[in-house]
Amino acid sequence: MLSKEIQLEVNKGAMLPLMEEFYTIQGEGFHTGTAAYFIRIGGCDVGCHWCDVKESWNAELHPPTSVDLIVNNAASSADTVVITGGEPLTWDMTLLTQELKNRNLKVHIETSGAYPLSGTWDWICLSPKKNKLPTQTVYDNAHELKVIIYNKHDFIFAEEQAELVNDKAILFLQPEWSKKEEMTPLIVDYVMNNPKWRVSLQTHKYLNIP
Ligand SMILES: C[S@@+](CC[C@H](N)C(=O)[O-])C[C@H]1O[C@@H](n2cnc3c(N)ncnc32)[C@H](O)[C@@H]1O
Ligand SMILES: Nc1nc2[nH]cc(C(=O)O)c2c(=O)[nH]1
Ligand code: SF4
Ligand SMILES: [Mg+2]
Repeated sequence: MLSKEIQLEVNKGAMLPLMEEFYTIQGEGFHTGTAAYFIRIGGCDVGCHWCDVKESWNAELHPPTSVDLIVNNAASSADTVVITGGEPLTWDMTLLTQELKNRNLKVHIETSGAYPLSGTWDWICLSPKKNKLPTQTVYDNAHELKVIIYNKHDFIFAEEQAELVNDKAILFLQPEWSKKEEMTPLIVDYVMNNPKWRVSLQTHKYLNIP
């Protein structure tokens, strides 16, 4: 249990459960191949059975860390920061993103959209999940829609989600990692037949980087 004082700071978004931070190459989606400092915030109740960071789910395992400290670490390494998790929109992102913007950093988010949008973002990557669908504010503001393909039904889900997202969003299909041998050829065919979609791969896993 957190003390009352720390819980209040977390509620304000002045402290956040920090799981890890690392400077790497964005592996997925529109900004694939570009350097970015990743900040992974713990806490997620969406429960994707194939999630590749299940250790992030329980926020209590990750120490509440002040936004000032998180921002200082980020500002010394990079010009673009990616906030991920866990599900970052579990928390109020207002203060974190304001402070990162004050340091002239570009601020991106990886989100399922399961909670309403908070914070100021240069790029919003929405990766919707069937078990907890995105909120309207995230559909309206997403710059990219990245749907994970685990089975054939996910192509239908992808089309449904494309109807709901704003019409400027760039559309990606990304194979679920454990099903990539089976699903990647289907994605390739699908994109050739439906060229409004693009292929996204988890390239950092091929590069053996975080
Ligand atoms: C770990 S999630 C964290 C951010 C947020 N909770 C979300 O789901 O967007 C980061 C990205 O990894 C994707 N992802 C997670 N597990 C994956 C897997 N096994 N294969 C492919 N993509 C995966 C998610 O869909 C999301 O786009
Ligand atoms: N290199 C790299 N790129 C990523 N893009 C999205 C990631 C995430 O876990 O949110 C991720 C990640 O974990 N590593
Ligand atoms: S929403 Fe993101 S962090 Fe949460 S379980 Fe799904 S993939 Fe993992
Ligand atoms: Mg990842």
